Amino acid sequence: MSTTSLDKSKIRILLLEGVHQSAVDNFERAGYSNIEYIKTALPDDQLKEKIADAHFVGIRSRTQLTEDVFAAANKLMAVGCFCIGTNQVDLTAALSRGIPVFNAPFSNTRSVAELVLAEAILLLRGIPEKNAVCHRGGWQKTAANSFEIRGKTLGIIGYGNIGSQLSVIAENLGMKVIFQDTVTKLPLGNASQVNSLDELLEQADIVSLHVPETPSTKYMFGKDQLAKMKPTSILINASRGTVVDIEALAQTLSEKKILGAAIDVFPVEPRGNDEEFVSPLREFDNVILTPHIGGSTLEAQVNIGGEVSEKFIKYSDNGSTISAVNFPEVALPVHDNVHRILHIHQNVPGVLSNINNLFSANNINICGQYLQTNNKIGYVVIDIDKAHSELALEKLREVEGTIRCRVLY
Ligand SMILES: NC(=O)c1ccc[n+]([C@@H]2O[C@H](COP(=O)([O-])OP(=O)(O)OC[C@H]3O[C@@H](n4cnc5c(N)ncnc54)[C@H](O)[C@@H]3O)[C@@H](O)[C@H]2O)c1
Ligand SMILES: O=C(O)[C@H](O)COP(=O)(O)O
Repeated sequence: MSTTSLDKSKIRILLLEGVHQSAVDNFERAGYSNIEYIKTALPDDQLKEKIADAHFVGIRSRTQLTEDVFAAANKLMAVGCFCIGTNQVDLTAALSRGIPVFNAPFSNTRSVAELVLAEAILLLRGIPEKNAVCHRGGWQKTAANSFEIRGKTLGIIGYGNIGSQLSVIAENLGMKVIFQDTVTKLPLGNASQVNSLDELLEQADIVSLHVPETPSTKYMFGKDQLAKMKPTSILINASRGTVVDIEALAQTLSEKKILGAAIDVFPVEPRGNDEEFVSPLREFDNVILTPHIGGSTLEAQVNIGGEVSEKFIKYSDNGSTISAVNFPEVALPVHDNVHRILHIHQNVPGVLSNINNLFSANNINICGQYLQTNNKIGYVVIDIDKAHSELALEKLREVEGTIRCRVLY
């Protein structure tokens, strides 16, 4: 194995929440052996203790990486969300410390779309209640409130990667698709965008939420929206637990104002499989409750493990930040025969000219330079002759505005 700037066995990788083994395999193949693998999320105090000497942390949707946690993460170089959502990470806190955050924006979208369709079919047939009745020894053979999904209207809220994929599959099953999104989106197939949420709720037989957790989506679906749904309609939420007001949904269900619901995500979720799941929805047979498994298929998890570990390996070995969600994106060529310096700095006037002046004053020739900035930070990557990297690193660390700086070879 070739010599590298930081011995790979010293790069500590902390993987939480049982990310797929494909990630571990990938890291090991790339020469990273210092891996701690934990199956659950950790309580805050243990998380801070573990993250204190980690260079990379891999999480899923349950682990909250707050400002406080980042403050304890002295050595952290990058974060990998082995999922789509990144709302559990304080992206600004990460950015201000020069820490890129990666995720897997596509790998589990199909799994979510399939689950939602399956739930729609089961709920429109009243299967969850009929199943519960049979399990208790009853027999409820009736066609009352039992419908085909063919010809029904699916109302999708949030027409992104999941919403649009769901739209295509639903049309193939003979459904009519309408959607609402804050952004004007190109409808796929025969789907059409409506102008408001109210318009969607008036028409939809199935309402399915596919928005990210943001300030604008927090509790966006409450008493008022539930009241506007058709009495024969159902609600599906496989987005984030804070999007739907669960108490209001429980009230609506107890008043039998909608036919049923399928909920995969909750405002508070157990940390692991040993903790009790507590929810006012447990009492309703016409609600499908699933333990946040929308993206939990083997196919999706294998792909996510590979995708996110690959992004970290590229960043660690080569400096590339392509597809980081909070960080200037730089795609870099291989750096054979040169040493590569990564310099992350506050985006204030003068940093770049200070860097270039410094190189010129010290007679250090630049073989390649790549720069990308956002409104907060700048990321400059400089390839230089091997003989000069130690001096360059020392000088660059003194440049005002430097957040972090390291060399790769
Ligand atoms: N249950 C699970 O296991 C699971 C799996 C994957 C993703 N998710 C969740 O699903 C979310 C959506 O995933 P995606 O890949 O489709 O994301 P995406 O970013 O591709 O799409 C989100 C869409 O929502 C729209 N949007 C944002 N705010 C809105 C608002 N207030 N009203 C209407 N539309 C709004 C956006 O414009 C975008 O089109 C993720 O952020 C994640 O939280 C859950
Ligand atoms: O954001 C996501 O991709 C989903 O919520 C899945 O999260 P998970 O990895 O915790 O199952």
